[in-house]
Amino acid sequence: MSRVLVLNCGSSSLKYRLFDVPAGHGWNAAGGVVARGAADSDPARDDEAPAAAEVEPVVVASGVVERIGESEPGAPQNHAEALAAAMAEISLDGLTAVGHRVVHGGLTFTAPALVDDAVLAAIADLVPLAPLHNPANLAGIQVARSLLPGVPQVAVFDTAFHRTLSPAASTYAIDAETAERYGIHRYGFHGTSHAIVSRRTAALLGRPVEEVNTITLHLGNGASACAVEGGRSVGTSMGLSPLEGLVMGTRSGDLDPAIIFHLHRVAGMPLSEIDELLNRRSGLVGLAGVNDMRVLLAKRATGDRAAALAFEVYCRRIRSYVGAYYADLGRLDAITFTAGVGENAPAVRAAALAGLDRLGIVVDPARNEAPERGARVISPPDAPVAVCVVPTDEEWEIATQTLGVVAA
Ligand SMILES: Nc1ncnc2c1ncn2[C@@H]1O[C@H](COP(=O)(O)OP(=O)(O)O)[C@@H](O)[C@H]1O
Ligand SMILES: CC(=O)OP(=O)(O)O
Ligand SMILES: [Mg+2]
Repeated sequence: MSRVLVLNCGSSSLKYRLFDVPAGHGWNAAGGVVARGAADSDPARDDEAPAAAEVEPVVVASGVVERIGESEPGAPQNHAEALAAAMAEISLDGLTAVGHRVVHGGLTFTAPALVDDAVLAAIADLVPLAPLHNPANLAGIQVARSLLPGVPQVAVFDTAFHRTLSPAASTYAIDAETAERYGIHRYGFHGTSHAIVSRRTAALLGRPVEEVNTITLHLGNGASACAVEGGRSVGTSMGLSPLEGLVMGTRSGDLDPAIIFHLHRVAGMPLSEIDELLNRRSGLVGLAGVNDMRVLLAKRATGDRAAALAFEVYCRRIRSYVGAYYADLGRLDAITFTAGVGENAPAVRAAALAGLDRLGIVVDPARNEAPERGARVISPPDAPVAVCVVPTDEEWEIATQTLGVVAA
């Protein structure tokens, strides 16, 4: 039995999970969650609340705390405090390792890495490529290192799964020398999620992952699509940074780069403001004033036109990527929805794939709307493409990858 603490430090949240992993575990095994908790920016969310049967025994679930830095007196003000509070609550006896989600691994990291000073420096070097994410990830590693001296720390990168992209898929069509000098490249993100979800999709269909072509749609606060050919990422919608691709809670996703020049020249916006606009005030929040899909759907149901348009833009973007990746893959076996929106919003799943029946892509309304939670198929039994919902488990994937490094 190994005990692994997994930390996912986001820009405004800290999530942790403690797993007991039996010897000889397989990636498809359910994680033995001993404890979990979150400090998050959104007090309304409850999707991290453990299902009672899943958590055995519950040592602690510290629950949801309001925004780090804006919370009630006594609540954690930063990652160091949040982590110290979490660690004070849980039993870390016999801890084998700590696994950290690190969003940007650049081209440096093609696999998870045992943290040492050189790895920390390399992660810090990548901050300019992921200014929203890597600083928080780094803070988490530094705090865990100082609180748990002697316990191996492993960095697991969102980008690593996408290092199988071909040059044609990862190259931006700009001046080659400039791109080379400044690391302009499609790195891709959410790799641990696309990896575990594509494998679990193959398992759900009862087929070896090597034989299955899947489009995985990770729709959370951040959102990305991935074309997975036989278990390998061959295309993904996020690029140099997690800003490209699908419409997200607060990020624009794809846009004409000339919009940036236009805002700078004509509106006189400094680049820092455009950066903030596209990363934090765009996407659903920019179009309809809310970043939470639950709230957006509720507003849309009351006839709110901005919410209706935001929903259409969001779903249309997904459909366009499905079409593009279907063309890239040539043969498509499955489309899988995952993460907060993908797992819980049947309206999004139905609208995103509407009108694709000529491509063999059909969502069965009753299956789609059934209040199930586990991995499931929501297309009709005889459909050429299996449309699936598969809960993601980035933390479990990080735990197993972490053990892989420590055991090696
Ligand atoms: N029942 C639900 N219906 C629609 N959307 C939901 C539901 N539950 C969660 N969500 C959406 O999922 C989003 C968070 O997804 P999640 O994968 O947990 O995000 P993160 O990227 O922070 O890990 C929330 O912003 C919310 O919009
Ligand atoms: C990379 C990324 O977008 O991560 P998140 O979905 O956690 O914001
Ligand atoms: Mg996420």
